Amino acid sequence: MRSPKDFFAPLALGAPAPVREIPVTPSRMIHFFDPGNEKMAAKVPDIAKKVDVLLGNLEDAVRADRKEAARAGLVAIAKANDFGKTQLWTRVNSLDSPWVLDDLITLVTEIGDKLDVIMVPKVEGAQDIHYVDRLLAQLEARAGLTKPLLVHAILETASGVANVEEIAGASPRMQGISLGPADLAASRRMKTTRVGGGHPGYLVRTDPAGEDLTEDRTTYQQDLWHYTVARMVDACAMHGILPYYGPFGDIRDVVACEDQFRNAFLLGCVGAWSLHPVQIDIAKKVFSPSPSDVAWARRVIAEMGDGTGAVMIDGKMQDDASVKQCRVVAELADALAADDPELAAAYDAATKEVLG
Ligand SMILES: CC(C)(COP(=O)(O)OP(=O)(O)OC[C@H]1O[C@@H](n2cnc3c(N)ncnc32)[C@H](O)[C@@H]1OP(=O)(O)O)[C@@H](O)C(=O)NCCC(=O)NCCSC(=O)C[C@H](O)C(=O)O
Ligand SMILES: [Mg+2]
Repeated sequence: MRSPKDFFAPLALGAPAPVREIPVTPSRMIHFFDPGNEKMAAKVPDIAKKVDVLLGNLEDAVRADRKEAARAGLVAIAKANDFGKTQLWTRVNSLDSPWVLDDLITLVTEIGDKLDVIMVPKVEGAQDIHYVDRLLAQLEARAGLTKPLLVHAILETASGVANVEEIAGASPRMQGISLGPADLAASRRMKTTRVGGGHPGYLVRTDPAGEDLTEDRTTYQQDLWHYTVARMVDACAMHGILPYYGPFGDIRDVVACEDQFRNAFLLGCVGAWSLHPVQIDIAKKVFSPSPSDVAWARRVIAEMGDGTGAVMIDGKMQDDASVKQCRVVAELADALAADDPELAAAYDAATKEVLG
């Protein structure tokens, strides 16, 4: 563990100084594509216009015999395109795999100036981040990079969850953490075979009305991921980094996907992964606050003046704490609206209705 005094010192001579604040730019959807898949790669320039983050995936979902093609494809795509404000991320192979060293060496050397964030899968503890941190510093120094690459960890092992707080604070490069529900389920020996989402067997049942325990009783499906997402959000908030829900594998079930994304949004996540083009608009809708919520937040802020004391608005008590909640929503809305005239107009129209 680095001492607090040298936490922000570069880890190699000539490496760029680590950032002091994680840049908070929109990242409602991290769109996964396989850079070695020609059909998908051909769609990337168009998809880049619709997403906040494009992620060239080199790990799971890329066949072992296509790993080199995926890596080379990402280098070619990054060199041939300027994605403007859309961030370019990659997910490298896991640290125990035969591919990760070449992934990091090639990507940092060839396109380190084009990449924003490196997603590291199956992180077990701070030691994994420390390894990547030092290696990135050496590679950045050798490549003459002036902007440090950021690191994003996937929370998808039982030991990763147990160590999530130390992972979140392991390096100034830490940008955020995503839930990886499929690997996490396997690591924990959970008995769901779904990639994220709920399970009809995970439920609570209402009490019987009388003595008959066999009568029909209402059941409520519960969220398998609630504990992990909430714990991840706390770890991220504590260290000033960003939490994300990960994949929702049932591509056809756009309704349940929206529900899962919204649960994560309400608990504090800033985005989720889109695995297929159909999930891009779902993430955009869910992770942008609704115009009515934004209008309400702006109204509370306006009526609370200097933000202290207590007032009643439409029968609801507002005070110093609730104005802070409203600022979270209003500041997110302002940040998203700055780059999206349609969203800005929707927020302003709803605000005009309540504030006049
Ligand atoms: C899930 C898919 C395999 C589905 O692909 P496909 O069967 O081709 O779907 P469609 O026929 O509906 O596709 C229509 C067209 O759109 C293109 N396409 C599909 N997906 C993408 C994409 N992500 N980006 C760009 N373009 C896409 C198809 O090529 C079709 O094109 P055309 O024929 O020209 O019309 C596929 O969507 C896919 O592979 N998605 C990514 C999967 C992935 O990245 N998985 C890894 C992340 S999840 C994970 O790793 C688990 C996690 O770590 C954990 O542990 O929880
Ligand atoms: Mg995984």
